[in-house]
Amino acid sequence: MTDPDRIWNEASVRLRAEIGDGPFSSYIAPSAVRVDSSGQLILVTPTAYARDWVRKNALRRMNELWLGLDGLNRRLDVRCRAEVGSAPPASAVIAGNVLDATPRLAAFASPTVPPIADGARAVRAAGLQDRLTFDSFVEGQGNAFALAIAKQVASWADGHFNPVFFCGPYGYGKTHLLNAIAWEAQRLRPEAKVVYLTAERFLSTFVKAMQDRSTAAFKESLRSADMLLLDDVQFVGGKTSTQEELLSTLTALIEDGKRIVFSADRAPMALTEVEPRLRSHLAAGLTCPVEAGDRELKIAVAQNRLKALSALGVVQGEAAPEVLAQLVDRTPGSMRELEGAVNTLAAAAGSRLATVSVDEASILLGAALRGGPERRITVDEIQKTVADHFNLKQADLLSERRTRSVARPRQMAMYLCKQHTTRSYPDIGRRFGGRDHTTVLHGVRKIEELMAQDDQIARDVEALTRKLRG
Ligand SMILES: Nc1ncnc2c1ncn2[C@@H]1O[C@H](COP(=O)(O)OP(=O)(O)OP(=O)(O)O)[C@@H](O)[C@H]1O
Repeated sequence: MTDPDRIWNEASVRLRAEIGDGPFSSYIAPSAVRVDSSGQLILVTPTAYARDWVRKNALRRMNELWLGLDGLNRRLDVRCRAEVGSAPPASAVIAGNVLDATPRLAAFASPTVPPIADGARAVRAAGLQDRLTFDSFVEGQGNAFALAIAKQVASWADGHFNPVFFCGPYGYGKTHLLNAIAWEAQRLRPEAKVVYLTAERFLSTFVKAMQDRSTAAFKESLRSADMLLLDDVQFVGGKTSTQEELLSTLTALIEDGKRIVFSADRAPMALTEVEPRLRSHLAAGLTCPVEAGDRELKIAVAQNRLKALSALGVVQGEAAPEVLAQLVDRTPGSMRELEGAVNTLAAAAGSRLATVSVDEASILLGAALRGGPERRITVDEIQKTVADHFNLKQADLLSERRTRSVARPRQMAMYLCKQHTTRSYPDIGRRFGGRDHTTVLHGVRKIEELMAQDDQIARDVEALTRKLRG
């Protein structure tokens, strides 16, 4: 595929599923892709703030998606409208919001999910990623058991545990396994209704269904599933009504002999914000750990990714073993970070991959290999910095006060916690006077939305970020 229009459509659909509707509609939908006179692809954002947001939060992933779809090894850069002059010519522009013309791809954005006759499309509709299959999953120490169980679940084999619960640290393949199960299960039984969704989407769709008084349709759309896969279930913690809904869905599906698969960052019994009754249901089947990969597995994953990019024509040849080893040793973090570094190397080396030396790889990878974790920022530090910035007391941020002068800084502090710490929404809620995680989710989305529209908010967040980074 080389047509930027089609690539952008495809990449944006996936990006929307990954980053969520809020950030997507604030930053990506109002932007447009343009090809400049030298053939460079540029995403043009409406404001400088949106440009910085995209650069920090989405550009790398957009380039990964683009690389996977484009046969021409092109990279996407991002500029704001003021930098590129007036609106780009229509013929060269692919508007981000053309996506609105493809609502079927956002099945769970609507509480009244229509029954989808075509099974394969039903899976696709729920935001699965094409490349996350069993074929692209590398087996190694730490994930072999999980992989074997995942394959059993996907085969619809009788007599197995239900639900199956995959747990483990962030970025080591839980979502990959759930996607792979969904694809394989659907391939084996095209007529079955396989439903995959993230718990965050479950939650937001359910809340919207309650507001629209359309919970019956929502329930029906879930209860008619033959297999339900719910990713990142830790996010349902906190909200009682959502947990009750999940519990009754779970019970109904199990009673009907339907398959259920969950993933979370912890084992079910460690999900302390989940109500005990739901927790024990989650733990009633099989809990299956997906552990952090060792060096050998990481090297194999990097190799595998380069092979996939080679099949797409993005690179030619194989990287030298010492280049791969250096890439793995100097990329801190999970497989996710590793994949980012591999993509950067692939994009920079292209057809010269086989001849790249260790020194050259270091230069090509630049910032990606600079390594070393950033200074850790704590929730407490964020609360103190934000309170200080707005002449408030830290206790005000934790209090029940709802006046705008306190509520907005509180939301900003929550947003900064999500950006700069690895804490989950329920965790952040607890640190803000025991608030529910949906309040945190709402606060974070509100700030994201406001930053794209209100320069003062954007400047405050920027100033606070600078202070926190020191
Ligand atoms: N064993 C593996 N083989 C191939 N790719 C892998 C493997 N483990 C992880 N990856 C890749 O690493 C990236 C992160 O994995 P994934 O999104 O599945 O992590 P996760 O455990 O679900 O993280 P989170 O808890 O944040 O949702 C994905 O692109 C995935 O394809």
